[in-house]
Amino acid sequence: MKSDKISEAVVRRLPVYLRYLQELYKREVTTVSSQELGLKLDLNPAQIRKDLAYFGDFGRKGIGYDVAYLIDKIRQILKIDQVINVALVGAGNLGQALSNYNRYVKDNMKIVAVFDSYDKKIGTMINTLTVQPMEELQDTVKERNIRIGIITVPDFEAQRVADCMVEAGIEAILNFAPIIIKAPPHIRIHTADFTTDLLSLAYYLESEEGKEVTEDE
Ligand SMILES: NC(=O)c1ccc[n+]([C@@H]2O[C@H](COP(=O)([O-])OP(=O)(O)OC[C@H]3O[C@@H](n4cnc5c(N)ncnc54)[C@H](O)[C@@H]3O)[C@@H](O)[C@H]2O)c1
Repeated sequence: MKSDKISEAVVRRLPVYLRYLQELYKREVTTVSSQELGLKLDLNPAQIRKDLAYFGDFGRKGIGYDVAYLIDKIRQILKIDQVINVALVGAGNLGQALSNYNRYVKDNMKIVAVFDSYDKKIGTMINTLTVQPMEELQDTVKERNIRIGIITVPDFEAQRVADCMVEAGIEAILNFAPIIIKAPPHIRIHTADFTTDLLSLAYYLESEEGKEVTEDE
């Protein structure tokens, strides 16, 4: 690998490559070209070659990339060749849906603990996980070597939860609450926001005036 510092754009594209490569692997496809990857993922093949060449010479001219090898390499680069335990805080609508989904396991990432502050939620089960009180966060993070935290609490509680996560030793946070979380610089924070995606999508809708009205309307 040329450097430990990879641009964020590349880091964000790698999981996209990985997902498609895993699909190919399942279909027993053994090689893939950058053209095919580009077509399928709506990316420029030259960009893909550049992204992947950054980590070494994986492709072979005229043959393309070895799917299984590339999967292994990307998993290594993303550090998901090892198991990474995840904790989720906020066992509400979204938290339960994410915990139930928990298919990240095939990528070696798994929600292994769920926490909530509401006493009626504590002790209830989500799939195989028992919702734990916040007081147990610190010890559980240490005992289970949890490195990533997911926040699915209301916005006004999110910063407090993030602080608890940082104090417990969590290294990276995926925040679903619609606020900007502050944390020390060594803590990586990604914010997932489907509502802003939805809002910006509205811009692309045809305006009501421009829409053709049919006879029955
Ligand atoms: N990013 C997205 O795409 C997206 C989509 C939907 C919801 N959200 C956000 O996700 C969050 C959760 O939404 P929801 O609909 O699941 O809410 P919810 O009210 O159903 O669940 C929130 C849960 O957090 C718990 N909680 C509150 N304060 C806590 C604290 N200090 N410590 C631990 N647990 C605490 C509550 O007891 C509850 O179980 C909200 O901030 C919402 O805006 C984001």
